[in-house]
Amino acid sequence: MDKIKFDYSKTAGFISSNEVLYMKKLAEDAKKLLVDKSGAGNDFLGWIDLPEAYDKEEFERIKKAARKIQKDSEVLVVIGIGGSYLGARAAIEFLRHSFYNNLPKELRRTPEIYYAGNSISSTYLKGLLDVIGDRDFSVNVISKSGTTTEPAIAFRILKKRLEEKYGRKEAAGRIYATTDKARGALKVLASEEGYETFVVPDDVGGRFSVLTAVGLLPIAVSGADIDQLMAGAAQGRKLAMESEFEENDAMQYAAVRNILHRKGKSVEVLSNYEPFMHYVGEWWKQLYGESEGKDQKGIFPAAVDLTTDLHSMGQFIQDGARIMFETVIEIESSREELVIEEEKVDLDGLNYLAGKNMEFVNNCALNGTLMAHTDGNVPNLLVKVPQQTEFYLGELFYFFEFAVGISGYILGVNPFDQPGVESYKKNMFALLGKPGYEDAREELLKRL
Ligand SMILES: O=P(O)(O)OC[C@H]1O[C@](O)(CO)[C@@H](O)[C@@H]1O
Repeated sequence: MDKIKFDYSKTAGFISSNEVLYMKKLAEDAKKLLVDKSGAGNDFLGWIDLPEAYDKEEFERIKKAARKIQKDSEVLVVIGIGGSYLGARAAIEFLRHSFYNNLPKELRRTPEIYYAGNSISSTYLKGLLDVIGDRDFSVNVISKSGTTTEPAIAFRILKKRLEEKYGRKEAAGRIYATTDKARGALKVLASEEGYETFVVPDDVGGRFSVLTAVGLLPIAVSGADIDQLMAGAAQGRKLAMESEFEENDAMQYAAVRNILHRKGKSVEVLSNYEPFMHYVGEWWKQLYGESEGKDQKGIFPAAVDLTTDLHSMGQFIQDGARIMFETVIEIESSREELVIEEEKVDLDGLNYLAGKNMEFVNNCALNGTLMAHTDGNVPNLLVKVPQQTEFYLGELFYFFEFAVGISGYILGVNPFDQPGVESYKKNMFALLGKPGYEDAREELLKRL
């Protein structure tokens, strides 16, 4: 079996082998903290063993629920935000058809899947209700805390629509709640109404939860193979846990990005050359942003879709402030092939590509850009993904999770908390007039 590979050979002009040797020691120390569970945030390390030690009974229940939803629903609405949203969407967009929701039913055979509760836009939610129309639908509401405002509002509205359409009892059979096993408003409501529930384990934070029911139920509904996803993650875990630094791609990635950070690179741009990777970039941004951006420290994670963004952000990456390095994700072999054909009259001047497939062109764009950006003083790192499959996506998820644990410890932060996200919530609650926030409200109103 092939594997995810990290390649930093193109950074030769930016970092030396001595620096890697020095950082190797720090990466090894960080790995020890992670694996011994003796570092900051060690009560949130359940994700480390998940690919092997997941709840097998729940896993079967997830598959059963997915089959029921596939049978009785034309639409599934997945309600959640942040880590309770991005992993599922990243996986479904990576694994399924690029136009999944628009495919004719007989080609897709699984429900259309839409997302809600990831903004507070009434325009978006009203639009979604229009799309559902009077078709049969189910809802998977996902919230670890059970109290996050965005998904709670969306759930209230969609629950009402379900209850109007099916009555309270049948509606309850179409609601699947993924939440804490014992606490929180959603858990209480689910117990009262009799919803089927799935668990976000206590020791797995939202952004590390894609391989729990949080990601697995929507991914299974889409028809993707969750056994293969877990098998790939298990390969990622074995390689990350057992290999020495020289063979350990996740450790090397963590080490190299910290070397570059210490040389003044404060932004990491994750680049992809496939539209199906867009939400993997969004998932990665939360994973790295929430894990490392604290205590006035961290590398700012940004993501671009190429070649699309070469025609917008490309100028800045090539030529703007030299504050960044780039991590390019390369899919080594494309799932689909389209050959460029010869035309009698070569008006667009493309006949020199006749007989070549688009993957070849995309690959030349990737390599050409990589060298141009390197020449423009942007160090380029490569993460190579063998194929667009469940197995390698599972491995990629684990690779990035393990690397951020090590990287955060090298940086000297707790990679497993997110104290900063509370500030906007406090202000919003005060402005909304939530009971208990009266003093803060007075202060804020003066400043408006
Ligand atoms: O699953 P919950 O508790 O609704 O939280 C969703 C997201 O909100 C955050 O807590 C940030 O507000 C993220 O860390 C998390 O992924």
